[in-house]
Amino acid sequence: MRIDVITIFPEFFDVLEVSLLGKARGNGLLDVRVHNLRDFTTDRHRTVDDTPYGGGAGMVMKPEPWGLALDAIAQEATSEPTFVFPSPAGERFVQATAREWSGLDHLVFGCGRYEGIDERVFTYAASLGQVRLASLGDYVLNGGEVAAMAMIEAVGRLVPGVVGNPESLVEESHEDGLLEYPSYTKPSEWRGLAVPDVLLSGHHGRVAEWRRDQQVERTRERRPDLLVD
Ligand SMILES: OB(O)c1ccc2cc[nH]c2c1
Repeated sequence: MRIDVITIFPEFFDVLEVSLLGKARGNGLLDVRVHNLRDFTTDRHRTVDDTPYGGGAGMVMKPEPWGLALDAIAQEATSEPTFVFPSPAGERFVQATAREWSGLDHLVFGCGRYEGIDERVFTYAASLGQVRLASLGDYVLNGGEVAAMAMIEAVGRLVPGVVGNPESLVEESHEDGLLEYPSYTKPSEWRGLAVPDVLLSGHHGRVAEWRRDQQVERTRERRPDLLVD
């Protein structure tokens, strides 16, 4: 999978050089390229924003640099990209979204700042590929970078080969519509707190039943919204 990121803070994504995603980049499973939007400006001040038409507080990101950046990526793309713009006005990004996107060949994340990106950029991007505006949740960040990083990690880890043991991706929160069961490791007692006996029983059927019950109980308690049809 190829992932491009367009941002005015390219250094923000240096962290993608380390850990699991860094290893996946090293072995060619992920091809991550970060682009500085200011490199697509044409003025000496490398301006990316301007005042909003219709008035209002703050600044809006100019369409011109975005158009040149999207063109540069689209021109060298080997398959139709999906353009993802993190946005508080976007669809909810959930595990199913991550699973869907992990099957794509080319994702391009466009990270907005200020009050957002000129709307015409999304229209233009739709002439180059699929466009998705996506939000992590019902809160507002200062820009798209944090959301893009989270989405890149959630998607990248599902790309076959990135996570060593694919089994570990199965029993995770949200994979089966429920929150994951509690996990324990040695010692069996720690500061007066014991591991549930069933987990020490060696009875795999009972362990599986207990874990499922825990998933349903936790989901009912913490995320009842996941239980409605
Ligand atoms: O909360 B967010 O996901 C988000 C995304 C993009 C921009 C651009 C300016 N504020 C933003 C917030």
